[in-house]
Amino acid sequence: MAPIISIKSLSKTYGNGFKALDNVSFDIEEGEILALLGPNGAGKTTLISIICGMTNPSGGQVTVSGHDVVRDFRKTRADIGLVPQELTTDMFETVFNTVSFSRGLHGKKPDPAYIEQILKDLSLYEKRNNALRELSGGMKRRVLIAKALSHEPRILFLDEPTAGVDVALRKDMWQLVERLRRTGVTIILTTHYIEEAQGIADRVGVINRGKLLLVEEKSALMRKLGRKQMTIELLERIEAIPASLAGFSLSLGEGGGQLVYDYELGSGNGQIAGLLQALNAAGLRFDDVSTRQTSLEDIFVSLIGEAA
Ligand SMILES: Nc1ncnc2c1ncn2[C@@H]1O[C@H](COP(=O)(O)OP(=O)(O)OP(=O)(O)O)[C@@H](O)[C@H]1O
Repeated sequence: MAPIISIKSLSKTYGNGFKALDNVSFDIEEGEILALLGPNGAGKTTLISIICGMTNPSGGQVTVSGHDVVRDFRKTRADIGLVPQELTTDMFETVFNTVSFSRGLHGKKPDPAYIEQILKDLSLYEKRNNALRELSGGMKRRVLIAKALSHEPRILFLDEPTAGVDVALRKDMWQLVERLRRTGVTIILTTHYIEEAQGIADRVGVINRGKLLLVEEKSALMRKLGRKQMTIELLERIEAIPASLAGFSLSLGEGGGQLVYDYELGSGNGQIAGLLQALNAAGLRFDDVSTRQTSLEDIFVSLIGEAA
């Protein structure tokens, strides 16, 4: 199937000469959830702005459903819902009218029943006749999402949707994303809460200093770069790792009170059983063993560190 979004050799140099994107290429498949990760200033918002037709690229091309985002702006924009980081709307307008108006802006016929359904989905229905200025910060965030969904887009961009919102709203947000995924909407999100991306994304893209470091299936990425670590609490401290254990990737921790064993995910029980036997044979006694798996966050931090 042709990708819903295709990004080819995309570059952006701002008027002041700053290169925010440098030769970025990748495709986004219909119906997937892609998490775009990157430190502050990496170029994520710039990339989203170009795809949404709000910023012109300096080089390269982006197509949405085969249409060029610059030449066929109206067509491509109609397919896209964008949830920006901040609300910039008339604060005296009501929730219902604001969301209905957004739908009209995209040239769609009014559909009050659809708008009511979105407001119900986002727990905003009770507030539909309130002016925006009467809403809490979290509710304003929900209005942003309702606006972005008002014209039934096939693609939804969520730029930092959960920054500064409470736990309940974050949960609601991810439930909504799940529901939208089931209806076939393609979702691209940026977030600094990497554990959330780990939970929800099908693929992960990492951007740093305008360059795409990788874009990969989350599970493949975890398999490839994810590692496990087993910590063995020794009953007696040791000064050095016995020579008989040289075949295992071990290091000493806690001043010789711990042995830390690094191993690859999926390397099986055989290795661990072997290590425990070797510990016995070496006369090392232990009273506890714990394991820890590298998270997407660990992988992200090491990728960004390497690229620095
Ligand atoms: N209009 C502009 N003119 C000049 N430089 C800009 C402009 N907009 C963004 N930049 C610069 O481009 C770089 C990328 O910014 P961008 O907003 O795309 O980053 P980001 O990855 O979305 O960051 P954050 O996570 O902080 O939102 C930054 O260094 C920023 O200062």
